[in-house]
Amino acid sequence: MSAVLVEAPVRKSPEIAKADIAVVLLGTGVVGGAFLKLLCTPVAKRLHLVGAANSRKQQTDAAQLTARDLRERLKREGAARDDAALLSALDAHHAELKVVIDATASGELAARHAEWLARGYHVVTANKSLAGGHLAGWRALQAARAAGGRYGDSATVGAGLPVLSTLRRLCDCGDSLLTLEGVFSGSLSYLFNQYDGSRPFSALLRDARKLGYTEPDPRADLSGEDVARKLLILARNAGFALGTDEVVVESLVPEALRDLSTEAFLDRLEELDEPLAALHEAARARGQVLRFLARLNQRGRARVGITEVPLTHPAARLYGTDNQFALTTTRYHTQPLVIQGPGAGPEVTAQALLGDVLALG
Ligand SMILES: NC(=O)C1=CN([C@@H]2O[C@H](COP(=O)(O)OP(=O)(O)OC[C@H]3O[C@@H](n4cnc5c(N)ncnc54)[C@H](OP(=O)(O)O)[C@@H]3O)[C@@H](O)[C@H]2O)C=CC1
Ligand SMILES: N[C@@H](CC=O)C(=O)O
Repeated sequence: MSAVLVEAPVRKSPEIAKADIAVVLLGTGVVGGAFLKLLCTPVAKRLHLVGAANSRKQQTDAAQLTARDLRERLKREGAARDDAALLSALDAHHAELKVVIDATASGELAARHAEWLARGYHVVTANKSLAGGHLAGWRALQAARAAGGRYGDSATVGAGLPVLSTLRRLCDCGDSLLTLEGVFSGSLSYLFNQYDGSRPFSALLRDARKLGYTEPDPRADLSGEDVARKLLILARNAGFALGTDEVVVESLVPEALRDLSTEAFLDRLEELDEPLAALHEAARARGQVLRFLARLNQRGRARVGITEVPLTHPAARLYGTDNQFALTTTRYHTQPLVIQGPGAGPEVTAQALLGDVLALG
């Protein structure tokens, strides 16, 4: 029997017209760039881009904002960075919902999320620095949310895999997280799923960077910092008030490469090769493979780092950028609830941002 192609079911729009949404986009890199592409698709027709910025320039001119080469233009023209002017552009728009989208890795911008929420803007973010940073920032964020601010954070864990939404739903039903374990980094998953010693680790890292999987500075991935942030976001959402100093983090970045500029670090990636080859060889000799795992135990002890696992371990059977989140809860206690799938990349992450924006109303 031959396969029959069917058309996607037509979703009936509800009677009530959905609200227009005015949007400011901070960050036009890998994720921000993919989001700009999604803005041109029919599902985004009620979104109105009123401002966009990179680290140095910004644009609020309507004609410029619709230019296909907006990202390139922003690199050479536009006004100097000024958050106040971007917020004014949101204020001036007729849309009922006004959203700041943070597609940067800037700690400085993340530190403003709670203030923006308190001022009545919604925030949708791929930036994990606030929710996964210092506990004081997390608490300020919870206070702003409790006061009515809506915070779209799906992209911060698993690049939009339904992890945070699932965890919150379980908790809303009175379930409690007991333990959490898995592979929370798309780039480290990509690296260790492929690394068999035949190509230098540094070459694979260069590939991961080109594909848009790594953080702007890949040391944020290799140091375990990005994984620790995701672990903190999940743990805090489940009620564990963990501080950043309560996660044991095992870094893969040698001492000599820790204090360099990003550019200087990228020039010296080959220095990662020898230590990683030695770890790989030692694991191989024991019939094991390397995986960068995150773990939270029942007593709230958290650790992220490189671990040797047997070939039968669930984390040994991942592909590409797969993330894996195994949640043991009061009700999922015999077998964990496992969420798995691609955990990095421009399209999936931008889609997570779009989904959070559309969910605002
Ligand atoms: N890549 C991925 O797969 C995923 C990424 N994320 C998160 O998304 C965020 C962005 O990642 P990615 O797109 O890969 O990174 P990129 O380095 O590609 O892009 C970062 C962008 O942020 C801009 N930027 C930095 N500081 C500021 C600032 N103060 N104001 C405005 N813009 C600023 C940069 O400007 P300039 O161009 O001038 O440097 C650049 O355009 C990170 O927080 C990351 O953790 C989350 C899930 C998955
Ligand atoms: N650099 C991150 C991107 C998503 O958060 C990762 O590798 O997982």
